[in-house]
Amino acid sequence: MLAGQLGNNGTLTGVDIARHRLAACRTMLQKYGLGNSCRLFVADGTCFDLLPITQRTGSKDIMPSTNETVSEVFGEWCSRKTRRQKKREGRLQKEGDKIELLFYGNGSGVVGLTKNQLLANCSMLQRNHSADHYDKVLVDAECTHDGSLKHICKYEQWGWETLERRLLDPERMASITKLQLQLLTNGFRLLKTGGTLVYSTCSLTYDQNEGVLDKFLNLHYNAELVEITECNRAGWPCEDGKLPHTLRFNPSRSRTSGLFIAKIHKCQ
Ligand SMILES: C[S@@+](CC[C@H](N)C(=O)[O-])C[C@H]1O[C@@H](n2cnc3c(N)ncnc32)[C@H](O)[C@@H]1O
Repeated sequence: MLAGQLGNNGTLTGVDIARHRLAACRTMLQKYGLGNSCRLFVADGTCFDLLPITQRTGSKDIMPSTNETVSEVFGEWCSRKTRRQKKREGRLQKEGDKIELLFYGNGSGVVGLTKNQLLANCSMLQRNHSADHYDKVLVDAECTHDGSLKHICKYEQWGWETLERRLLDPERMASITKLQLQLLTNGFRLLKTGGTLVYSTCSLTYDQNEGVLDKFLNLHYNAELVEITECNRAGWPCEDGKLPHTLRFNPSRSRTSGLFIAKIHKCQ
């Protein structure tokens, strides 16, 4: 599916704050031979601001910094690293850096750039050239996982009071919905005009889904919920959410892990 979406020229950028989650993702990309045009960053999705690398933001437009040397150019990524490579990567990844490049394929646009060149396109985001933003963004947000029966079963071992603390505590709920709104807002900022964003969670609570979207839509006049046409075409086993065009997968009726999805179009 990913390969089909990327076609010949597309690239994919993955972001997660947890290194181990991205490392698992890297393993999957490599297992299915999909890594060539992908790059993965350990970073905070609420403020991540690297644009995709395109012809326009490639090495022609980004000036190398004068104190960078040829040895600081990203070479071909490989899992087994020599001591020299590790040392070089240590130099590239300085203490306190907020963004760590965990993986990049040969066709991801990273090879041949220096780190400064790679990071330079953040400033372009500020200048708001919408055409250079992402065509599609998926915000698969952190949530309480209450729709996932497999996850709920883990509380047999963890203790049901842990479920109460994690799921029913108002402070925890407020902080998670705040995080979801921030992830959604930043994902939308990175999206080009005319592009689409999918917001999903594996929670079935109103607050983490329609509640977050409601707040988001009130703040973004240029965001519009749109129909997920694949649903009718493929006969997905889901039900309507409480906002137009949103979908809910009830675990018992759909025989899937519980899921909420919404598709948002970025208008002019
Ligand atoms: C539902 S999971 C996404 C799973 C992912 N789509 C996958 O298939 O592996 C939510 C993810 O959000 C990540 N996360 C939590 N807070 C974050 C933040 N501030 N920035 C980026 N990622 C964050 C968590 O580490 C977790 O992996």
